[in-house]
Amino acid sequence: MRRTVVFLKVVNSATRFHIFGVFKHKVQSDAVKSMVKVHTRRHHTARMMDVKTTKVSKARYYIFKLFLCLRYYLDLLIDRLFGIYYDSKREYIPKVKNQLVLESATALARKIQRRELTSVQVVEAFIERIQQVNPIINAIVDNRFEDALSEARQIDQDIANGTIQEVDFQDKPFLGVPFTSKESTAAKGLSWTFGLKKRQGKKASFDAHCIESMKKSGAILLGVSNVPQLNLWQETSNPVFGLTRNPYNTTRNVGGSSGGEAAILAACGSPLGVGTDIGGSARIPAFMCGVFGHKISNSIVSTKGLTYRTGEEEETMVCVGPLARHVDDLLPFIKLLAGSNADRLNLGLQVPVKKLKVYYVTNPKDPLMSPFREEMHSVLLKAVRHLEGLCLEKPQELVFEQLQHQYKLWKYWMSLEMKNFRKDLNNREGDVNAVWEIIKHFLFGGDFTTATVFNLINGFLKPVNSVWAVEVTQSLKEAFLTKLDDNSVLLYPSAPFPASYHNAALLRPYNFDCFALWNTMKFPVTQVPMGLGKEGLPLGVQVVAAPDQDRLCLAVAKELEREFGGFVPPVIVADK
Ligand SMILES: CCCCCCCC/C=C\CCCCCCCC(N)=O
Repeated sequence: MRRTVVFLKVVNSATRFHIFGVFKHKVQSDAVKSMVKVHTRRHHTARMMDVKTTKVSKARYYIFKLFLCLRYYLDLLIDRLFGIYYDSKREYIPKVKNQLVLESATALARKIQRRELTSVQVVEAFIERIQQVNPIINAIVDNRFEDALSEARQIDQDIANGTIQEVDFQDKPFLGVPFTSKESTAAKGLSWTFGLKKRQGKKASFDAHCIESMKKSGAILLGVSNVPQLNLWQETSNPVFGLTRNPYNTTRNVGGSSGGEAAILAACGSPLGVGTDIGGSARIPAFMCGVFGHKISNSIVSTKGLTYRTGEEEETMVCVGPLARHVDDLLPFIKLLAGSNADRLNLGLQVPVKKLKVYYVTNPKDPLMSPFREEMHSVLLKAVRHLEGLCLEKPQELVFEQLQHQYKLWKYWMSLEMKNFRKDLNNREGDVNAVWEIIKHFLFGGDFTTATVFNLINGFLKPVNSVWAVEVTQSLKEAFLTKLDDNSVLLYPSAPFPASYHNAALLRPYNFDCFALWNTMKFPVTQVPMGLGKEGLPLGVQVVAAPDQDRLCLAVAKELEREFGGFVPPVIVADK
């Protein structure tokens, strides 16, 4: 048959590292060549590189196809069953009354500067919107509305009497504009529990570095938003504050861990959200709630005050992840958060999108993930086709064998970050007893969510071989970096399907793998909303660039926003 299927086995004798895969013949030869090249160049000790290609039987190929097909129908069945429970519980958020809350933060700042609006008017509009939607979506869990209003009054007064002048707006792009942040990020005087019962009632006594930067620039903090326990899940729910609901459909997941942020932005209760991202935490919720989310290049913004982090930790995958409804807000937002490190990002350089080289991956062929649904696949191709029409060079598809290991690679690097996990769950007052907590959870419930218990169970599963993980991470990074430079981007899928019903992620825990990969690689990424799918839920793609080339992600995000409409306010049917 023309589309010959081959079974590929690459054995690196030094590490006994085996990769198996099923490919179409055309793809296979390139994949083998690139892997062998990378490995022989990097690891001189691995002199014996044995590459075999063997024809697999048709039976093997069809068994693999059958497996994918069964998973596809299993996913549909899960959705059908969850739907029976949740569909009747759907609620609707009210219509936007004050159109001001739909504007970008940049536009609002400009209007405040030109005295077309006062900061008080803007802050009041967002407070009113939060009060309308929060009882339904449960996104904001603690607020400082009174303080926010008095800060706004002060700014208005300073503008009126000339204490704040035009020049001040140059360095302070969001002067007088409100923003929100995650509850797990320290904001002085506001709740700081990370969803842990043990910390219930605890308030932060200082501002995280990123909050300090925002406040210094004259942006006004309205409140903090809900997170999963210790930020470690792809849905936002915890026993302290409960479950956050998606404004597009309240029976659906908002993602995690910056789920409260994405939800309140999508519901138009805040123009800017300070998220964080260690495995997709800014981008998963941005995708599910149809807003922009950006994972900044690593070690640009201090991690001080993000959960227990002091900012002194060496080597971490955690990044601050700004969220916004309009791309134009992201660049000044990143610049502001980056502070003196902003120079590294060359954000001022113009990016002629036409001249960019575009790469794309249609399917990482990760066996742990659900099969991609048609609408997700076609939205990626729509973006590719659009750039094909615009750019001088034709976009090129990439196939890297190592992508099937997205989760394992992330799990390895994550295990280095989670060394204190049991202590962290106990507010760093000694370890929790993992076995007892797991038993207790399933017998009588307890202080932890099922997601947290899954993370505890995960700790007992076989660890990932470190030599293997370091080697494959390195080879994959190099493979990407042979393509990505200061003039190229990669379009990458976000997830197999849009936001699922609440709790369904427990049955499909690895569907966040396409986000986590970029934490492992430490590349910057923008999650771009691409309209609504057939169930009225946001679709999207990720735009990836080489380290410190964040501006390329933003330029392509801007182009996609222009062409496909970007953020679409939730379909408001409250008055139906
Ligand atoms: C029956 C128990 C099976 C346990 C399987 C557990 C699988 C856990 C997989 C992924 C867990 C973490 C997901 C975290 C997403 C976090 C996003 C972020 N904070 O950036």
